[in-house]
Amino acid sequence: MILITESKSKGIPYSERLAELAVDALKEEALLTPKPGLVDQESSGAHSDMSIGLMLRSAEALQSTFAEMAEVSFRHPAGRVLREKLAEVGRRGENNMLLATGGINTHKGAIWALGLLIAGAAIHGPMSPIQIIAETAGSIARYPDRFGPGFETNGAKVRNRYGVPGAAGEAQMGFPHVIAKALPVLWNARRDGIPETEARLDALLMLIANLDDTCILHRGGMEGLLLAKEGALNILRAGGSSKAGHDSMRKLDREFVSHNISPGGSADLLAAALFLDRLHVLSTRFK
Ligand SMILES: CC(C)(COP(=O)(O)OP(=O)(O)OC[C@H]1O[C@@H](n2cnc3c(N)ncnc32)[C@H](O[C@H]2O[C@H](COP(=O)(O)OP(=O)(O)OP(=O)(O)O)[C@@H](O)[C@H]2O)[C@@H]1O)[C@@H](O)C(=O)NCCC(=O)NCCS
Ligand SMILES: Nc1ncnc2[nH]cnc12
Repeated sequence: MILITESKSKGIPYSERLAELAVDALKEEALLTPKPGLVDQESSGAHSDMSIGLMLRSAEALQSTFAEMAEVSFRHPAGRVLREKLAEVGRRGENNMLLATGGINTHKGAIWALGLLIAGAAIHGPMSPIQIIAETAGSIARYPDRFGPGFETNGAKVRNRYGVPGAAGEAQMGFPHVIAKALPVLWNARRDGIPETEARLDALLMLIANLDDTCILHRGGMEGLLLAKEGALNILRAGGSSKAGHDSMRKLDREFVSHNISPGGSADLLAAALFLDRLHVLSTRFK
């Protein structure tokens, strides 16, 4: 068992620590306000069946799933067996989520992305560069899942219709939107003295402006996706959420809600970016 030395968590198994960081990332994403089309502390965005309380409960229900994902990754190399073991734990995690939320899909994409990144982090151990973690996560995602769902998911429907990579493709490519879009915006904003909330909102806008989010495509088609990308890009071009202000974010939220747009995939990838950011900060602090 690997133990980490950070004082707050002295003696906590690394699997539990990784799970805690992933749950924290999910909670921080949910609490970040104001987000367009998504559940936050002010509204439920384009989701009539969700609330901030539900999102936080869903995140907490995933602690044991994430810890188990890390545990199996200590025991298996990045390969087909691990891919299938993670999928098995992931499906049980999806059931835990649905039990905690009364059947509402709050975090399916996040279980997928964070699960793979936890696996990469567990395999490489503390202090590993996050780029290597994301690459290993991608290599695991590229193994086929023999026991995949026997039905056509929302993501599969729009992937087939629009030819976009979706959540699976994003992972298989090593999370390019997290590594090359969200994290650089987050880090540059911090370097420029932009407050943390706005730095994170800008990272989210960067994701929305670039990602082919199957959650948006399934709800609003290509028209909805283009509208979402343009809206996010306009705020970034105006200097980001700190310059354009929270009212411009709230205006975008109203526009998203009126078109039933929810950037759920971008929200998941923001949580993935926050998770990797924490690992990065911890690894540089102890070097
Ligand atoms: C491989 C899987 C990810 C399955 O993916 P698939 O492509 O088949 O699609 P979905 O089942 O639809 O789920 C994918 C979710 O991923 C998020 N997402 C969307 N686009 C992207 C993207 N480009 N990059 C990354 N992530 C993306 C998104 O999740 C968020 O939205 C969810 C709500 O979406 P939806 O269900 O469409 O909800 P509504 O619009 O509200 O639907 P209705 O109410 O109208 O029905 C929310 O949960 C966010 O998380 C996509 O939804 C993978 O899940 C899989 O194979 N799992 C099986 C087990 C496994 O391997 N587990 C993990 C092991 S590590
Ligand atoms: N904050 C959020 N609102 C709606 N769907 C989400 N999926 C992941 N995070 C979300």
